[in-house]
Amino acid sequence: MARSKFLVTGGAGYVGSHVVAALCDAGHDVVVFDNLRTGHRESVPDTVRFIQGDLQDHALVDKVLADGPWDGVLHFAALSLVGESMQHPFMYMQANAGLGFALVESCVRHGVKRFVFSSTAALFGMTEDPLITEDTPIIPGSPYGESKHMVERALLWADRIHGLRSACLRYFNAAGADPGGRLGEDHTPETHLIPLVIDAALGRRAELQLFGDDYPTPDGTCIRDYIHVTDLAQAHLAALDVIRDRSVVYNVGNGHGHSNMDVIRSVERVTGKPVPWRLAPRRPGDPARLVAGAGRLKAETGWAPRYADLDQIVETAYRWRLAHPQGYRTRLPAEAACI
Ligand SMILES: O=c1ccn([C@@H]2O[C@H](COP(=O)(O)OP(=O)(O)O[C@H]3O[C@H](CO)[C@H](O)[C@H](O)[C@H]3O)[C@@H](O)[C@H]2O)c(=O)[nH]1
Repeated sequence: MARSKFLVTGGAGYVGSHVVAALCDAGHDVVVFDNLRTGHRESVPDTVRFIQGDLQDHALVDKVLADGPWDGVLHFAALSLVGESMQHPFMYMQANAGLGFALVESCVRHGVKRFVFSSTAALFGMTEDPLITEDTPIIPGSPYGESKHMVERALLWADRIHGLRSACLRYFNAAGADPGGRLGEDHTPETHLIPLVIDAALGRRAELQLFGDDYPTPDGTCIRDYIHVTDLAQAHLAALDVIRDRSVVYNVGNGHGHSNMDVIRSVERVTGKPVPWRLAPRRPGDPARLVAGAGRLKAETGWAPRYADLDQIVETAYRWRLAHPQGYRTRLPAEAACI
């Protein structure tokens, strides 16, 4: 890909920051737009222009998009917790769908040609399909999944009517950390399984609460498809190439399911420490099994995961948490350069 200029919303977040690193590593110019509500200024390299802003500030979004031309916009800024969306459905509709529509519309107005959207496996909710492909019926099991699906639909019409090409990448479970140690996963509060299990192994929390053991799976715990965040980032670069002339929708995962108990055992292997855990009630909105059929992404773009093994994924997450006991706060915060 020739040197290009990309705007990344939510580029200081977990997935967004790994994509920013991949774009920079590939030699592109990147501008990050992030409100820092959940993102970390420290995760954005100093060489990248950083704009602290909120998508609710439509005038600022317009001003930034007017400062093009942009070779593409990658949109990560969103609320992303299934459980929280079950408590605050309209907050999710507004933040993800409402502000997503406004951003897409603004991109159309400013002549943006390519748009990559951070979508989710939560579109699928409960399904009988052992591997979830792009043809699996969409039945969101939560307002979070619904809000992401609404933006996918808006993008379809933005292409048909205005020619905005897009890639909707439906992530399965992003996990792990930059193998070079530059970036990692730092949420407050942390709700994701792998960092929580690692913290339980390290004694940084008393125990892991295991949400349910009566799901219709071989060991009764939920099954997920963990995809290394660096592999996920590379999928964005691959998708950007393909959407020069058409829009695409891809499921992004490894195609292997691991139960919550498998994750506990993997962390025990990698850390060499026992994981204290206690059974807790099911978490509302959790589907029993989500495993990707990512054949279309592989066939159409040549993308292939490099860190597909669960222990490898856990190991990169473990190394980052060992080196950053307080997450990004472990390092000195950098000064934010706002416009
Ligand atoms: O303390 C915990 C935390 C999680 N879990 C379980 O671990 C599994 C994975 O949970 P995560 O919260 O790590 O991930 P989710 O599958 O809920 O969600 C992830 O995948 C979703 C798509 O399904 C969305 O994209 C979402 O943003 C992303 O975090 C689930 O069965 C969950 O119940 C526990 O047992 N205990």
